[in-house]
Amino acid sequence: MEIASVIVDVPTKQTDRVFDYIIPEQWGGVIQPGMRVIVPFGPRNIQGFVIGLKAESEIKKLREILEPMDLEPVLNKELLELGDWLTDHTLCFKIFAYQVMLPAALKAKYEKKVKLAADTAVTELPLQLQPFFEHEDMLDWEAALKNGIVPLLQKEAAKGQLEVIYLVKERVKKKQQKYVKPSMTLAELSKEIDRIPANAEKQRQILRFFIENYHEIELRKLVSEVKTSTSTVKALVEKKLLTEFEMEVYRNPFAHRTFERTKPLPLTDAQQTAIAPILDAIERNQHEVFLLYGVTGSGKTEIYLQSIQEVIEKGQEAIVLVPEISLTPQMVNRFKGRFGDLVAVLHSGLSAGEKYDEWRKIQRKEVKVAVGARSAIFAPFENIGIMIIDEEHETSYKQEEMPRYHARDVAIERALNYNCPVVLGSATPSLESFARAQKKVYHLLSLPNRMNNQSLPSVEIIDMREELREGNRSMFSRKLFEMLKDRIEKKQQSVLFLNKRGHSSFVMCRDCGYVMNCPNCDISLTYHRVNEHMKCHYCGYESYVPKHCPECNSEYIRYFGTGTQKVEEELGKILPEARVIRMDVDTTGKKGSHERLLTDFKDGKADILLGTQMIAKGLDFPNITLVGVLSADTMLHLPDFRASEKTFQLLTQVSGRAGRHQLPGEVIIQTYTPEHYSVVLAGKQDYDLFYQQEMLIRKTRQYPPFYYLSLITVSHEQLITVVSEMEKVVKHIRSHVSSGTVVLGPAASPIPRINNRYRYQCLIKYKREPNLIKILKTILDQYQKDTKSGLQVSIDVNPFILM
Ligand SMILES: Nc1ncnc2c1ncn2[C@@H]1O[C@H](COP(=O)(O)OP(=O)(O)OP(=O)(O)O)[C@@H](O)[C@H]1O
Ligand SMILES: [Zn+2]
Ligand SMILES: [Zn+2]
Repeated sequence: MEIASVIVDVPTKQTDRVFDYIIPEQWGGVIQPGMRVIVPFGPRNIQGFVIGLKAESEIKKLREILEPMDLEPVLNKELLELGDWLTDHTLCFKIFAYQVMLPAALKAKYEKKVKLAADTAVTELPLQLQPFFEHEDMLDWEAALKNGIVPLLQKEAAKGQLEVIYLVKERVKKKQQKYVKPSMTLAELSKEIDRIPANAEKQRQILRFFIENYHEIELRKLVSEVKTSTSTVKALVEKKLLTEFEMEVYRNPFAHRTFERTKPLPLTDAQQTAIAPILDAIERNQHEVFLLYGVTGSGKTEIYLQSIQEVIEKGQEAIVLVPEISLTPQMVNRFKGRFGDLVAVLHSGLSAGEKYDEWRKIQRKEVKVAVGARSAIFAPFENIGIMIIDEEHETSYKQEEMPRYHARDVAIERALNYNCPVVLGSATPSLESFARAQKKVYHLLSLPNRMNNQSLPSVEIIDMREELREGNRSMFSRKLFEMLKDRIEKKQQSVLFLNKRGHSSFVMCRDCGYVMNCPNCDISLTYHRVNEHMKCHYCGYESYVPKHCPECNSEYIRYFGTGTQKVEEELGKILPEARVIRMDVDTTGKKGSHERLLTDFKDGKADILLGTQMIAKGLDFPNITLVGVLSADTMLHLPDFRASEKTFQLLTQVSGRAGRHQLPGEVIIQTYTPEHYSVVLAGKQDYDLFYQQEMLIRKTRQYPPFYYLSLITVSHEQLITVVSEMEKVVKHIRSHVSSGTVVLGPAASPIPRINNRYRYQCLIKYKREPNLIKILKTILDQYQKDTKSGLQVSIDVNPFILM
């Protein structure tokens, strides 16, 4: 008897284990590990993943698998094992670990069909199957199950004659195109042509076309090539000389675009030196993590491209991650331009159907390179030769829901399995990565200069307190205003950057820049409008908003924040002649609008590009000579120990957009805290000094990379319950961890109530705590099993958002 071990799609503690099912005889040999199946579970029928097969089970009374959901495994062996690793390292349910690896179309209920492959004729199928595909090249999955032909279909799928497709209802219309092909052999066709009446010259021409080009052709194309009409073609179809049929084409989101093919550029000496160890690791199948630390515009992308080239020539595959926000057409073009159809692109702008198509290309090894945001790290390649993470410092590489994984860790784990290098690239590496490079855990590669030794833009820091003192209440300093005007006259372009994160959540004195900080934690207090309170979300410290600034006694102390729309309005008042393109969540909501706005800007249809985070990265336009940062402070005061690091990174990134080509660039950074080291050093574009300063602070404050963090959040509808349970949890942890470990809390979470549930948290800081995962698991087990209490516990090992 064959038994399948199944992980069922019921995300609870009790069901987070393997369940055994008998494989009924009819599915013997069909069901394989990595396939999804339908199994009976209690009174219901549900989905599950087969993770293994065996001959015996300890359980006596087993139920049977009802039916398979796939013709081929959707998860290969490596990914199944990676699922175990994910579960152990992020403390998630197994089912989440597998689901995160698959495109959305495979998760929801979409119409499933078995389809004849594009280059396969019905007659190539076994006789038994032919009737099912005679009238339509697609067969409902339900019908396949009912007719008992799944094993047969599976064999053909393995040969590439059939495939499973998902039709996503409503959202994506399947793309069908009309094709025509000859209904007879070439010889027969040549005979038939003589029987066409002399007055039907057009019909003869079409047949002649097919005699010369004996293959199928899209109807539209035929009509234009032979200069005929569809009705003439139809006449031949009616005479049964030609066959008309419909074919589904891949929903290709890039179909309307042509990519100018690029050739590898001759590398500069610096690039040569940097790429050599990577090529060497590829050559020798050696796992190694490289940190490619290169200033903005230093030619990192060219190094990625040429490393991938090497991998492809070796017959291997590459995964490239870029942050969602910089997954712009410009970035995609660089990969498509070099490797053309060998590239699959995965990002959130695609519809579920498009994403599935891209994923299928990877699974079927039709492409060699997967470029995408975070989840592309699970691309189902099986012969990976390199993994590249661009802008490795970006916090969006960490997923903030189960499984709470970091793409960097997953990349390294997969790369170990494939013995291949990982390249982490950044102009402003995360402190964690740079520290590892200093310790020689990662191999550091540096590109200290821009291409052709162009200078980095010159940066000027403007003290906005001074502006206020001198009577300028506008959000534009006089200097920035002058420079914007100057660029418009010179017909050069400017980028205005408004940092939106942390919007109006902190209190600042507009006279002296003083910000209320927690006396215990060195992070800013968060402002709560409801009760005019400020609070520390690490330790729970609270304070009223002062009426006067404790530093300078000014009464201009208040919460802080502005929106892009307001900036646009003000621009309209002070610089009515400026043509402005605004880019934020409101103007880029529609599909393709992001691209259109950027193209307009590139084509010189505007003088100023005004935007949020989404314009900080990737832009490489020659005519940008001025970058203005409206307020550098907003992010500095987030309740987050990484606030300085994020500020430095962002300011450096934005500044890097100016003067990348011939014209030199200038940057204006407006701030209320001009003396803050992350502003000063971003102005000097001195990462190395920033790193040293920030490391000192992290060390004394016991934060990463000196300490690891884990965050426990408990929520419940009753505040009393949350507090008392959290106290128990904290007590339990304190009694089990070693003496060097710091346990902070309980404290209310930065978002203290979500959906009427109160939230409390506890932050654990530790250097070495080999048993911590076990301790945390015990806590999870205890609370997740007890579903009646209504208490929810979540644990984030290595959190990036401490909310
Ligand atoms: N070897 C080379 N020869 C000539 N031009 C090059 C070479 N390498 C890169 N470039 C060009 O230099 C410019 C900057 O390079 P690239 O965009 O790769 O830098 P980057 O380090 O990835 O920048 P950023 O981190 O700011 O996005 C690009 O226009 C690129 O085409
Ligand atoms: Zn003040
Ligand atoms: Zn505090």
